[in-house]
Amino acid sequence: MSQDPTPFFLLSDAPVPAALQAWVHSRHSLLLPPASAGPALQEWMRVPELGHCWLVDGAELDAWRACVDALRGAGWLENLPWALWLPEPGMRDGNASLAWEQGAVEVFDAAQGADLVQDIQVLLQRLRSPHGQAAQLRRDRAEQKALRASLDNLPAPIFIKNADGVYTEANQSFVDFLGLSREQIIGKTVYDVAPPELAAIYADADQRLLASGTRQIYDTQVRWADGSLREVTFYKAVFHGVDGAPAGQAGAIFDITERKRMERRLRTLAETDSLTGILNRRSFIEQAERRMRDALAAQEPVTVMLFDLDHFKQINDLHGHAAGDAVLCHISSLVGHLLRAEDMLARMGGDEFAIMLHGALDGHAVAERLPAVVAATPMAHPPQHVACTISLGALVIHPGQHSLDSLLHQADLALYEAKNQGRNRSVVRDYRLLSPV
Ligand SMILES: Nc1nc2c(ncn2[C@@H]2O[C@H](COP(=O)(O)OP(=O)(O)OP(=O)(O)O)[C@@H](O)[C@H]2O)c(=O)[nH]1
Repeated sequence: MSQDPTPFFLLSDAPVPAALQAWVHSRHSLLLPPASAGPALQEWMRVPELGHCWLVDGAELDAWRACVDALRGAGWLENLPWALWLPEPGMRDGNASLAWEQGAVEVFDAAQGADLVQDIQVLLQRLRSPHGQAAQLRRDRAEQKALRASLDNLPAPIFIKNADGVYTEANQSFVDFLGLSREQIIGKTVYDVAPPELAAIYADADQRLLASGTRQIYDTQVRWADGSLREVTFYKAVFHGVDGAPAGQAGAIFDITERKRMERRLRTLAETDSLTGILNRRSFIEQAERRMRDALAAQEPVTVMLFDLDHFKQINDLHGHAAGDAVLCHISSLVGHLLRAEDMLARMGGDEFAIMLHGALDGHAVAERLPAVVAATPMAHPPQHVACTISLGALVIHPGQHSLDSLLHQADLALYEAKNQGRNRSVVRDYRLLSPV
């Protein structure tokens, strides 16, 4: 066996250019058909001077993967810069990206023809240079490995795509997110990893991002490979090549499902009366202001009502505070069922409730009806029933400039008039009559 400092071996059963064959032999290196790769490789691995360049046939992916595994198993890959020769044009991109991923020093293209021999010689010289480019390459590779390990430890899916939208990097979380292997992602585009209709949207967004040369941050929903639908924030940023042109984009996906759930829960808690589950005073005021503005801008009247239980204190005193609570729930549920989904019902505090609904006629009808329905529907409280009545003040508001505050005040006055008139009744006022604008 030769002691040439730079032997290498070439795996190929594709046609090898005659010039390359001659050159391989002149370097006392081997030409190995993939079928014999296993034993031949073992033979070669006994040669301590096995050099700097390893060439394989891109068409024989499985064979060279087996070789890579064997070299890695023997601890050789760490110290052995190697190269990939790609004689199959159709396989070039996929194999090249795999070769780079495995740490290839160079990827040659058979289409280079006669120049190939020269290119390989240049590579071998470079690797043998006194400045130890091979050592530098090893350091670079170690850094790459550390970077990959760090990325893989991050819980957020992270990816890098080149300017053509081809994935060049994907951490473990991104692999898990898509439910594909890294080989099924690297070297592929979004059309290979997402359903066609979504892929087109993503590709379009990528193009716009690249054209803008900036960054995008947006919230959306995505389905994880495990089937769960998650709310996420996408962070994508364009990076530029040495020529200053956009060279690709790096992206990270942050799962914000839990935060959104907490936000919704807090919002519900902040907007809801904890006893009855209906709107509380604060959210009634907020939403009613908005609804009133919209209705009046559309030249539609709205009706605001305030009602409160008659002699509620006696119910508490007679049946206990818990029964009083149950009565408040009973009333809110009873009244809620009499209203339409778009009407608003709120507990303003204590035993006082508010309603807002669109229209004057509906408002009159509901206001007239509520006291009778409540009086006729006592709450079951075994072994007896607890009856109660309400007094209600209602105000029909016509288009004009009114503040909700002053309207609630007017409704309050109407409510107290209902109490003064003997309770269990409604007093309905037409605000236009009270205060023309
Ligand atoms: N059970 C229960 N009682 C409450 C709650 N909030 C307020 N109350 C009671 O509701 C009663 C309200 O009484 P008032 O509105 O002053 O008077 P009323 O007895 O209803 O008499 P009128 O309104 O004049 O008909 C008070 O006794 C409060 O203690 C609550 O959350 N649960």
